[in-house]
Amino acid sequence: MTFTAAGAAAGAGAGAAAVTGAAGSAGGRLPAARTAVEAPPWLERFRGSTVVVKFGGHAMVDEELKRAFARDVVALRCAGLRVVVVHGGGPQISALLARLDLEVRFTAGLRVTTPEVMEVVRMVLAGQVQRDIVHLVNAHGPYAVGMTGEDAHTLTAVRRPAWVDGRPVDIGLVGEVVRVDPETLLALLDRGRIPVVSPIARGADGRVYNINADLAASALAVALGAERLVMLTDVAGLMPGWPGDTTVAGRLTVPQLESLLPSLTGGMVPKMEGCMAAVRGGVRVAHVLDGRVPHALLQEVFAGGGAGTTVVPEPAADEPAFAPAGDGALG
Ligand SMILES: Nc1ncnc2c1ncn2[C@@H]1O[C@H](COP(=O)(O)OP(=O)(O)O)[C@@H](O)[C@H]1O
Ligand SMILES: CC(=O)N[C@@H](CCC(=O)OP(=O)(O)O)C(=O)O
Repeated sequence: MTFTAAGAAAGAGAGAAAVTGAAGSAGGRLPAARTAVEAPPWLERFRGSTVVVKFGGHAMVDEELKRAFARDVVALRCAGLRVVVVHGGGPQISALLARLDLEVRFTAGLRVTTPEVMEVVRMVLAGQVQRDIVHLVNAHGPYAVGMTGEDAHTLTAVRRPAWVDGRPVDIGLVGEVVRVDPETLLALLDRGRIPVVSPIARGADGRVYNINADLAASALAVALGAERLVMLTDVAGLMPGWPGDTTVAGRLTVPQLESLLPSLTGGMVPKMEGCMAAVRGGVRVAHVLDGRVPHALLQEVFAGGGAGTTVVPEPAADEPAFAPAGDGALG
């Protein structure tokens, strides 16, 4: 394998140019970058492993960070990983709803989605946020292909309530993913593409459903047999004592996370439920990282930086209730 290590990791033009130059050969498949440096052995171990990266709307705070995200995703791809991006866009949807004088309301971290709100959700996610990410990734070569979960029946959902104090509350056209058909994503990955998926699903009843992006990413990670799920957000990780105590839980096992879940609120509810479901479904590790930190994604995947919150399946002996961040996570 050859890898434009410096160019791709730094997102500089050299790596991108090499990959672009090699594209368009036999069968339209994107070959490995032909250049320069032999990949070091430590990099070889990542080749062929699947990572689902959830890019939260709150992590899309400025243009430079979005560009850095796109470069990181391309760097992973150039190192031989199979990368699927699932994007959010909650703040962007809320901004347009407010401009249109439509109500912005969340229950247990999920948007109350009337048919009018659903139109805006679809417009913003598939028409704006997804397009922006595809555009930024494709500045480096013909990698990104945008789609929604509706496409080719990739995600099928049923209507779900929000749960408040143990009781179901109707929140409109919000879905729970009940089936994933990964065929289209697998075909794109086999061709060296980077699918960029909007969290919208076709309902089993034929309607269109709004899916929380964390939960969509989790369902896709399980169906793809991903090794990792990485969620990029706007905080340093899960803070069990939030908002009073901002100590981040560094490493959590599934049972530890399960016991914390009832105390969580807001956007952390679907995020941590998504991490838990992914790890339970066979994903080796799920991370919640601060997407505002440049290259947090690369750092975690390649170096196991120990930033943010890492969720793993089994308790180790002498596991504390939760380990503070920065004490070394999984590699
Ligand atoms: N226990 C907690 N630890 C950290 N952040 C929390 C916690 N509870 C709620 N939050 C809030 O969750 C937000 C991240 O979730 P969300 O708004 O859904 O972001 P994203 O758009 O990245 O999915 C943080 O900005 C923070 O305000
Ligand atoms: C049902 C539900 O809440 N859907 C989310 C979908 C977008 C999303 O999840 O965006 P973030 O990841 O940026 O929060 C919403 O309408 O905001």
